Amino acid sequence: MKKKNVREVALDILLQIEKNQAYSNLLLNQTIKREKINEKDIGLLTEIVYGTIQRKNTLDYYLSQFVKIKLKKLDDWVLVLLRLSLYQIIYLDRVPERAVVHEAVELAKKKGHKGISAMVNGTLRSLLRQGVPSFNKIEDPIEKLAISYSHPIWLTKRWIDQFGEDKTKAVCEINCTPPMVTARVNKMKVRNIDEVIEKLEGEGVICERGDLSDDAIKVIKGTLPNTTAYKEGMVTIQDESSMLVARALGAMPKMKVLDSCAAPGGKTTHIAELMNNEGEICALDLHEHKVKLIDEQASRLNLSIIHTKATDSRKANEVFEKESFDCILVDAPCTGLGVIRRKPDIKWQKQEADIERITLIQKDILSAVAPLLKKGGTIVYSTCTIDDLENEEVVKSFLNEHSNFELDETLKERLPKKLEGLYNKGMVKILPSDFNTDGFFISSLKKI
Ligand SMILES: C[S@@+](CC[C@H](N)C(=O)[O-])C[C@H]1O[C@@H](n2cnc3c(N)ncnc32)[C@H](O)[C@@H]1O
Repeated sequence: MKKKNVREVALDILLQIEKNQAYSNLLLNQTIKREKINEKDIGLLTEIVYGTIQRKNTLDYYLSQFVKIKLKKLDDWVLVLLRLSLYQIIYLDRVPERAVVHEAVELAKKKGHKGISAMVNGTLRSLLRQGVPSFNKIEDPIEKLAISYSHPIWLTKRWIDQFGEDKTKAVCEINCTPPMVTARVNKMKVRNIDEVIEKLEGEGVICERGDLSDDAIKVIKGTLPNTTAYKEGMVTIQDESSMLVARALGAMPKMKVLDSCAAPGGKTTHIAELMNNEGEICALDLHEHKVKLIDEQASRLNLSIIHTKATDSRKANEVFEKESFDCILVDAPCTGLGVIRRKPDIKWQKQEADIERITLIQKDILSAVAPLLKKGGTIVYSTCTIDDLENEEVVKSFLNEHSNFELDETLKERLPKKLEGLYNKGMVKILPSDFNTDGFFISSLKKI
């Protein structure tokens, strides 16, 4: 059978995401392996898939000005083909416009009939002739922001209510750009960050120091997992804001730590590094297969103090003794609304009800682990969502029900000075637009 070209593979992936709510990152990785996509094409495929999902709302607005029937009435594959072609025409300089139209028409012929390929040809050519339509026709300001920065209207409205219009615009704008690749340097193996930057350069990976976290390097060019520095455990891929969580916990060597939602182990392994691999970390996660990922990372990094267990943290009090941990991390399951850049399908798949639903689990986990903490110890509650309901409101509700806990304002002392101005007592929220990182929420709760 003839090998599919990049656009056809992109069309298949996007169609599956649209129809089956598949996760873009997982599907993309599986497809790259299965279709044996070569190195050169991986970049283009990734860019087309992520970019088309990111800009879906904007692309549909443009298309609706040229397609004579309602977009909803088009076959799914035709709409997806138009979107991905338009994405390339508008946002990708390196792909010639004519080639995009030609390939779209050929794909339409292959999958449909003459009428469809003529419609695809006509739509794309009209757009090329007349140029991209303006958003001025959209009267409602929230709708205008949502469409021009490609986010759902409900989410845009929710963020405007929570952060104001300027911050919402900045978040939506940065959410449409590709994320940085950053890595955490293992301070147990590397004394000076510049050493590892030099070593990586020798292996063809160009990096520079991170902007926010002292532990971070930014990858400017190259693929980190192929390097010996990575294989030898000198670096771990992690976002800069996510690196702040282990610092916030302040675990010291010889302590006993509980990481209640630990897979795939990014923060567990960071905590172990900061503890100099001395003490004990009990790392839990709901699923056996996910727990294995923590073990793999611990073994790559040579960390022996991490003990994993597949357990529902809501039942952690059946497994561990009361007041037996010095500190506890609850890096809770969340809607992921702070990592839309990495997983753009999140913004189209999540609904307002999902936010409310997940807060019940977040509150249950916090309440279940609270009795396991020693007096004077702290729980760090963190998420990679920026929504108030999953963050400040969960903390507020926890504190209302647990009078033996208070917000720990010493959190500031463990985090970079650059975060000054973002604190709300013992809580800090980082928007993706603040430092070009993932959006994150970190809070510290002290048992008194
Ligand atoms: C945000 S992720 C954790 C990321 C991890 N801390 C890291 O840094 O790599 C949340 C994790 O919580 C797990 N989870 C969800 N519900 C859980 C529960 N009731 N008990 C334990 N783990 C749970 C999920 O499987 C998921 O791996």
